[in-house]
Amino acid sequence: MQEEKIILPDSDLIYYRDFLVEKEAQQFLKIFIEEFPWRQDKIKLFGKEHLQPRLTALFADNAKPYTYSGITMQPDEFPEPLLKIKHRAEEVCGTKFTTCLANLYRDGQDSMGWHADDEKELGKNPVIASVSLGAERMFHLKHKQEKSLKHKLRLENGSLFLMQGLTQHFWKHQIPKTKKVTAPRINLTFRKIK
Ligand SMILES: O=C(O)CCC(=O)C(=O)O
Ligand SMILES: [Fe+2]
Repeated sequence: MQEEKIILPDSDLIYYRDFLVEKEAQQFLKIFIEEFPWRQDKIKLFGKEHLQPRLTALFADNAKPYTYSGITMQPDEFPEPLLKIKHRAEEVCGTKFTTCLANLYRDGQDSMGWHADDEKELGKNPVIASVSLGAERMFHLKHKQEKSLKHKLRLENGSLFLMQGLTQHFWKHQIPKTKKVTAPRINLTFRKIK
């Protein structure tokens, strides 16, 4: 598979454009939109409660709860089609994953704010494999200390974006809102929870 290294300081990033065949990725999108147990959690921002601007679902091969942004989620078992993608991601990344956090961006008004995936449960240098299905969205990166360091990339249908090494220590990422996108996107982030 063709791999494209993204060269930024204090990071280890690889983009695999053709991780899934486009048509297959669209089929997975349709199945997952219909069949995943989607939920919309509340988050507290500056003391005020809001609904998260996206839907989420959590899957794991164990029953350990996962807490991120102050939300604790109890995982479901991996459904068969998701296991297929997990195994393929494990082959490409050369590591095993325990957990998949799925995000459904219903359209361009759904988003994810600036954060790093640096929860303790993920271990020191987490390997995060992020598979994109459906509408193409922009992914922004910014360095935590060096404010002039920024990067943007397009996450295409069927792609896998791998973040590992020091990346989560030094960089934050976000999926911004956009008026241009009216179609849904699912992002599958495979993680290893210790
Ligand atoms: O939707 C994406 O590509 C990013 C998702 C993400 O950053 C996360 O789940 O932590
Ligand atoms: Fe993230």
